[in-house]
Amino acid sequence: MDRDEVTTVSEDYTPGHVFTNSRRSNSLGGTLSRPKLSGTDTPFDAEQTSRKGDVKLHIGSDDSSVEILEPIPEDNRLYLEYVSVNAWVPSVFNTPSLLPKLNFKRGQEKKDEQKSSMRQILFNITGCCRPGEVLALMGPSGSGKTSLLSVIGGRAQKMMIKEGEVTFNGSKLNKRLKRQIGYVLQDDLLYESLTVYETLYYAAMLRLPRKMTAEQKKERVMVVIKALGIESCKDTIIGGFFRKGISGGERKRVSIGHELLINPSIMLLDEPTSGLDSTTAMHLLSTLRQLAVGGRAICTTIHQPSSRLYQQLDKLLLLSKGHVMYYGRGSQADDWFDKLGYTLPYRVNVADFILDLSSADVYTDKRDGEQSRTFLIECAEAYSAKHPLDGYDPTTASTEVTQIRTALSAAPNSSALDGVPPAGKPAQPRYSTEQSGRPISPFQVASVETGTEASSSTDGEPVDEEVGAAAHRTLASSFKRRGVPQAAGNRWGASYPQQLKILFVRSVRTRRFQSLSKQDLIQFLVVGVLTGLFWLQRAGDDTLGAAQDTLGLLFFELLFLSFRTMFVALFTFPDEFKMLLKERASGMYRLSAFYFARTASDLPMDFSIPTLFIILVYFLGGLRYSASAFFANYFTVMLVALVSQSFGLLLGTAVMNPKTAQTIASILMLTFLLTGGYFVKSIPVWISWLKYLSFVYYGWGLLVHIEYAGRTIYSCPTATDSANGGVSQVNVADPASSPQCTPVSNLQSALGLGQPVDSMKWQAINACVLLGFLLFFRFLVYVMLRKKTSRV
Ligand SMILES: Nc1ncnc2c1ncn2[C@@H]1O[C@H](COP(=O)(O)OP(=O)(O)OP(=O)(O)O)[C@@H](O)[C@H]1O
Repeated sequence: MDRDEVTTVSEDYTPGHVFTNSRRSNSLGGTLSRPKLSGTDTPFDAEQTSRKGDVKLHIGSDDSSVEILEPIPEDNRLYLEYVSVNAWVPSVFNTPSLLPKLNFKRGQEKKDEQKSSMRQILFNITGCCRPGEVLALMGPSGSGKTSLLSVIGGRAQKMMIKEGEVTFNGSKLNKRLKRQIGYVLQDDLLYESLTVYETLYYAAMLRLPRKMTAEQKKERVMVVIKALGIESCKDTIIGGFFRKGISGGERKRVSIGHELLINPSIMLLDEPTSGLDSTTAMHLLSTLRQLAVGGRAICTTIHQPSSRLYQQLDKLLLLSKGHVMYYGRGSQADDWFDKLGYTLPYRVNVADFILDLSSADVYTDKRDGEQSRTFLIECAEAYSAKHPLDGYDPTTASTEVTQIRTALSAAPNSSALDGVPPAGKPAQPRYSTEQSGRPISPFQVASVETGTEASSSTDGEPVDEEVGAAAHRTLASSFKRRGVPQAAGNRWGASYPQQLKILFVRSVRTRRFQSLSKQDLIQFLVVGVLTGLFWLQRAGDDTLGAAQDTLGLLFFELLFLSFRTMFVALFTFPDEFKMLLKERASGMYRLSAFYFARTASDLPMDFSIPTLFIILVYFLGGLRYSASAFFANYFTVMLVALVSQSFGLLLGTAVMNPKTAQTIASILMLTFLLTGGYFVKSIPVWISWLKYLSFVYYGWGLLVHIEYAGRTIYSCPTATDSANGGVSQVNVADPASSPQCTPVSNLQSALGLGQPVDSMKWQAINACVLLGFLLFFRFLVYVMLRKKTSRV
């Protein structure tokens, strides 16, 4: 028996509990108003005690006034309403085709055609979440909780077709509104190499309003860290698959903290408690409750709540295969099902029971699991048709529910099997649904004791059922009249230069384990030394044979760096794309700021160790011994590497799949390499234009110019000629002094080059084309990124 079960049993059924109404003020500017109903109503900070002799037990924290964040001002509160939400996803997996499918139909016609081949996953879902409320979306796996939350938060997948209306204070979701929403994804998207504090610090610097000072922003970070109980790991890295960091539960809390920082008016959370032990989950839910008390609307999906956790929820939307099975106060769910003939059995956690119902795992002697599920959904739909937003209210709707039950039991779908035990099922139901002799459920105890149900309130703003449907409508229309609060100040938390600076520093830190890594250093040193030794001082000779060899050295120097930077760049944006989407959806920064900062942060890393390689190759190979030649060679190689990197970024961004991008990159790079001028001297005319697309062609042209412009190269007899006794030995170090050597008059044709070596015009063209390539590719990358993130 786990702790929850112990708690449930002892709290619910131990006689002698004292039930009181408590109303405590807290430091959030609101009041924690929880009329205590019974031993079951156990907020984490409840002063619930049981005595056995001298032992006094307190369940949960004893601090009821935890300061979290300042309450949301009345005018800034948001009322969420979602009406008739339907959604479809592809029913079969379609292999991505190379050619786009042409469909000339437009608008609704196109949508209808697409829908016919898709699977509906959400069916006509309607409800609302008021400030001060915690609305839980519950249901078995695959019931559509995440999909519904993503539609509400405007983060639905591109491939999903959705219908219905989601409004906040009566207005549709827009970019400005999105910034006021805290959205916690199911998968925690965090930078693995940052510490917990750094993660929240950079987010605070980017997201919090400019009017706050840096000190205040840091303070906010610490407040959130404390509220979420992650002080002990604040300097630990987030970690990932290869490097262990904080635990899964701590990760979840950091993700929540990331959203809490902005003190959002509304929070949407996808499985915030998954992976947490029940006590931690309980604390987290209590924190969310406190946030709700401060005037926020909290909408969260929840998988398998413990009984204590369940009681922290105000409203519940129970989903079953995309259909609503129950909508109303969590504390009245058992009453609803009870009225429909599905009574909560003795000693069963209500959350478990309703999840079993929605999984079609409860059958009676009249209906099997699936029939029970269908019947309950039909009842919920019938009720919702009359009370779409109010949810179940036993004070006014008891007789209505009974009528629905009777009507639907008589309907052919549901009632045909009434009285007939389902085939293949034991006559004995899994749960007892007998009313007689059943101990009174916790919630019924509440009704008996207090004549009311659990409720919470915003600052003096009642949200419980006593306001009734009419009061709810008044409240809803008052929010709608008020409209969406206008965010004061600037659209972006940080100014543009600040965004650049913060993103640059963050980007460098996120790669703290990659940059200047030992492997990179060793790779460049080994390849540099080997290359230098293979061509040892060969370039220093002024003979034609040495010049031909040196062309190979220059080509290799160029290629090694270009290939490397390009293949690294292929991964840059695909790796960060999800994070980019998430942060852009939260309006953290401008895309251009991210783009410039991210690519600039690559430069120190990509060009520090390669410099070592160039120095080694240059001096070991004996290339032209002058400062101007060295720096010209260095900047040319770096320029080509930058072009190559931009090309890699472009491919990676366009494809967003590193594997596909690698395949395309290999083909293109091989083409560029072969047309670069070194390997194939005379390309057939009809295909020779390809070389003009090759940045290697222009880069290599420049390097050859730097090395040989104005230099006299001699054609001397080869070593083979000498061995045959045709000529005497040649002094290769000084061929000018050897009578057998003659100066080469046309180096271009002697070396089989595509460009004249001494032509300044050609060198200017090479440099300009490379710069043009660089700017063009970088611009395209930005356009591509903007396009890919345009749905944000
Ligand atoms: N892109 C997609 N392609 C095909 N089916 C999808 C897609 N996205 C969601 N679905 C389907 O939609 C249904 C609802 O999925 P959803 O993730 O919303 O469920 P869930 O209740 O959140 O589940 P869990 O609790 O396991 O996260 C599932 O049957 C799922 O397979």
